[in-house]
Amino acid sequence: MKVFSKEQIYEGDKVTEERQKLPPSELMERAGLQIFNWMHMRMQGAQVPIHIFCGIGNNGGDGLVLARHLITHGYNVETYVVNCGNSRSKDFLTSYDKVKEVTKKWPQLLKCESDFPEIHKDDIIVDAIFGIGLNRSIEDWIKALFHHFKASEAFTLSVDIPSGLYTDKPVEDVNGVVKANYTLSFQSPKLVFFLPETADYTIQWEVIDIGIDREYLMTTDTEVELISKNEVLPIYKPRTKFSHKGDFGHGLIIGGSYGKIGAVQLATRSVLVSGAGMVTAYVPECGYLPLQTSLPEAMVMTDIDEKKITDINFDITPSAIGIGVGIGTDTSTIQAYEAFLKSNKVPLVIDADAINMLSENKKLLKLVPENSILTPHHRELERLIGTWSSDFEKLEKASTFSSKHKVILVIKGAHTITVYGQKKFINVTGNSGMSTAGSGDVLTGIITGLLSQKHLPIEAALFGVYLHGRAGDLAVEEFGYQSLLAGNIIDYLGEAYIDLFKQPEQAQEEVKTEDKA
Ligand SMILES: NC(=O)C1=CN([C@@H]2O[C@H](COP(=O)(O)OP(=O)(O)OC[C@H]3O[C@@H](n4cnc5c(N)ncnc54)[C@H](O)[C@@H]3O)[C@@H](O)[C@H]2O)[C@@H](O)CC1
Ligand SMILES: Nc1ncnc2c1ncn2[C@@H]1O[C@H](COP(=O)(O)OP(=O)(O)O)[C@@H](O)[C@H]1O
Ligand SMILES: [K+]
Repeated sequence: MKVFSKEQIYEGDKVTEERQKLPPSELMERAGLQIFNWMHMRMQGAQVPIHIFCGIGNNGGDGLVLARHLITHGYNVETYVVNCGNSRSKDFLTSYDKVKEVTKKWPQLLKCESDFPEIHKDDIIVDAIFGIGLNRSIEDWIKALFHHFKASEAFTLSVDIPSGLYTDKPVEDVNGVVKANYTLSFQSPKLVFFLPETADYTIQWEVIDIGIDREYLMTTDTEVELISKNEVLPIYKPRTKFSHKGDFGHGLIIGGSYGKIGAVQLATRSVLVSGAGMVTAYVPECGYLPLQTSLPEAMVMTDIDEKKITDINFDITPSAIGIGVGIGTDTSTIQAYEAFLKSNKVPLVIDADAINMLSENKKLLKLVPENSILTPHHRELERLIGTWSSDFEKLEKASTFSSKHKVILVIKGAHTITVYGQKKFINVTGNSGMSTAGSGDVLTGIITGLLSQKHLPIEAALFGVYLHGRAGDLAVEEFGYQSLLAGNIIDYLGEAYIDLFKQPEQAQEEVKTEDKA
């Protein structure tokens, strides 16, 4: 699913109004009506007090349309206009006049703290104060209003975006943003729903279709995309009856050091389970026995050194290589890595200390083959691209790095973001049960396995991240958040593949509530 920028959303409105020859404020009417339908379906006329707080722009206008429908359907509604400025938008004023047609109870004007209404815990708050048009800092009395919402503990439904969030800049003051239980977002989820610093401002979100011009939506390219089942299905390669293991490539995992052979076991097993025809693990001598014993399907080659990688020298022709899990940063390992990079031509998946070695020896970056996939977690990324002051700066720096070095960056996290030049792909699968030792090694193995099956590098990265998270989601149902082990993700990889064809995707909705176990 595309994630449109603020500018693209405004453009989409304009194009839609022109092409569909819409009367003024028709889109606002659709937006307000859709929110009404959403609430009406759930509330079925229940007389819970609903407090609708409207700003003075189009977000506020949406709130007023909603108020009108709720009032005409006999709901218990109080409407407020948060007087945050003088320039009311044209459509806001139209909606305002229409409210007056259906009730004598005009919206109350709020100008300062003493105007705030009492809100009971069991009431409902609708936040239609600021939408994507937020363009300056929020005044203190409005922050106090947001605090008043929070203190009430009432269910808070945000219209389009929690008020106070910018679509393209970091939050200025954490007290200046509404904490929503649910956000109904028009046409496209907003990037901020997925970034670590801002995702928490809404517990759940859902996209509402307001009939923006289809052609515009289809043909407009976005920098950001959500990757869910619909997006990865076309990447799946069915097998033919007469296929043989040679068709699915030979993956090679290079890594391990004394005490960290398990990382190689996890990655190597994942290569096979993701579908590669063959796999070899290249490990220090001490890894030979454990690997041969625990993973009979794998072949094993060893370094001359007992405890670490000192010379990467193999006589096979792998179709893809994953390097770095458990490898360490010993001087002799760095030398071996450099020599390997100088001779290697095969696409790489680079993880863990193989990323750290690049960060510490930037000249090695020139030796990394084009379109290699680097899979850093937060700390590894920081060492690689430097620190950042916000999630937006992080993404910008990652894009610059990806373009400059022609590599794919898989930034791991709750929402893993794959950065490929200016493009950013946000993964929607995965859960906090996966915050456990070795789950990154599994990802490295899966992506290496997909690469060896001749997927394009960007496809291998996106599909691998999706499958890894989906396998984690299926595994957590059996093991629970606390007890899930990285190995369980591998065990559920087959289910994740089968699940691709099992059920239709949950309708553009995300449940972020963790710890349901
Ligand atoms: N395609 C869509 O997504 C549609 C979106 N609509 C709504 O329109 C909204 C955008 O409307 P607008 O562009 O009018 O913007 P907003 O309604 O988000 O707010 C902008 C208004 O608030 C003022 N303002 C901004 N920051 C402020 C601050 N810190 N303190 C005080 N005042 C501030 C602005 O000067 C302007 O008057 C969307 O978020 C959505 O709710 C719908 O009405 C129609 C279709
Ligand atoms: N809260 C979470 N939600 C979703 N996925 C997560 C979460 N925590 C971790 N993961 C995933 O688990 C993996 C952890 O990788 P990493 O930090 O490298 O672990 P390790 O080094 O132990 O193997 C990543 O793919 C990450 O996206
Ligand atoms: K809002």
